[in-house]
Amino acid sequence: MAEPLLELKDVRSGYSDAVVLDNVSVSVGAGESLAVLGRNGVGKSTLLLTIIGIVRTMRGTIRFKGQDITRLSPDKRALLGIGWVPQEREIFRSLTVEENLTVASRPGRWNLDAVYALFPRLKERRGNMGDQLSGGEQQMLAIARTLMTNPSLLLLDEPLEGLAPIIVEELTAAIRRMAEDEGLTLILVEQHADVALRLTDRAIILERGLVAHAAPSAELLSDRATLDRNVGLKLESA
Ligand SMILES: Nc1ncnc2c1ncn2[C@@H]1O[C@H](COP(=O)(O)OP(=O)(O)OP(=O)(O)O)[C@@H](O)[C@H]1O
Repeated sequence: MAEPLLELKDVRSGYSDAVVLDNVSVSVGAGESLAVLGRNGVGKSTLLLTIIGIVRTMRGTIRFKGQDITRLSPDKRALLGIGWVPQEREIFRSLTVEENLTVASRPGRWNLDAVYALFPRLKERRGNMGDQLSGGEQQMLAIARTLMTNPSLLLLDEPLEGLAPIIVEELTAAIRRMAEDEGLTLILVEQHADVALRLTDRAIILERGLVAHAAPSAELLSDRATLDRNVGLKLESA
């Protein structure tokens, strides 16, 4: 079997002396999408921060494209093809939309035309400054800017959080196009379990720093007992 694109083996990570994740083993194959679910504060963002290298791995290994990246800096991991869209979005507020998109772009499938086709709203706002955008537009810009670096793996941290329903729909459609039509490999951290499970191939549920459950997303979507046990997962009515 081909080696997965990303593989975490028995990873322990956290902040200073506080261990947040322990014994976490996860792999993601090229073209796969993985949802990371779990209650508030369980370590979902920490998992993404560990993969991009901002949070230190204390034990275990992380391999990406066959290479051990456990000790590589976040910059080096980004250059290897890991794209991270932080929960805080962190767009450049004093640059225009188009400047935000081109400032760190790298050649590949995702160029201005391609991201504007995915997010037509950004094309309309191409001359607007970052601080003139709504929260939803900022989220689109944060995703589009990372796509412009042409990553092999995209890490999305709660991209739908706090957004109006109409924007959630637009973003959900865009994420679906990235995953299903473009075959982009992605890891989606999301509080809205139903939405995340409909967008992805596989899912893990984190609990007390461990992977408590792993299943195909379609299977977990109909497994209300397991989802209900994870109190705090946001569920629409079944
Ligand atoms: N910079 C930090 N320093 C110390 N502890 C932190 C830091 N960031 C997060 N933590 C702690 O790590 C644990 C996991 O946090 P994390 O943000 O990864 O959880 P989460 O599952 O993403 O939660 P949420 O859904 O609320 O974003 C929490 O107990 C949190 O308080």
